[in-house]
Amino acid sequence: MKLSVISVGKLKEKYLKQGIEEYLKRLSSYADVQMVEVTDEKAPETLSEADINDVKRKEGERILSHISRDAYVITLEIGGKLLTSEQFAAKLDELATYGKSKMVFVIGGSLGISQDVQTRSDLAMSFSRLTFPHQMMRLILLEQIYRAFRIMRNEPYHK
Ligand SMILES: C[S@@+](CC[C@H](N)C(=O)[O-])C[C@H]1O[C@@H](n2cnc3c(N)ncnc32)[C@H](O)[C@@H]1O
Repeated sequence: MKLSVISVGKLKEKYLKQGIEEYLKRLSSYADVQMVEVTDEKAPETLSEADINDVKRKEGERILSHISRDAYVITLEIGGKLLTSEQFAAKLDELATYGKSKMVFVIGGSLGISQDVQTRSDLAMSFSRLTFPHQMMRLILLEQIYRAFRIMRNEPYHK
């Protein structure tokens, strides 16, 4: 299975880098996982609604340039669909079974995901109604993908 995780901005925190490396290592036995970073736009504290949409649109164009036509796109959105880890594992299994071997996960920038990216999304998935930092979401997502593979293979890990 070919998975890519598209996120916005360069990962800065060392503790997140280490966690991500660990889960990429664990995932390497199950899937080919590619991490893609697109350049972020400057987002000062005081932005108008129009400025916010402009930032998201520009970041969104960069995200879309990395998504092929045949990819199944899962956007991470706070207001998206809430799944259990078992349901998420079943979803990945179903996609693999029906030949959707190219999956793209999209994590928005600090202001979120553009309308155009939302339109391209096949599934908007929420990890709860809480807001997590976009850089931390990379680690949380990789851990859940790893958990999903362990569940799919009936291997110990998930409790
Ligand atoms: C800081 S959040 C953006 C907050 C922005 N106000 C919004 O509503 O999207 C950055 C990104 O992290 C991801 N994210 C944060 N919390 C999430 C959650 N609970 N579920 C799914 N994705 C989340 C989303 O991809 C989001 O675009």
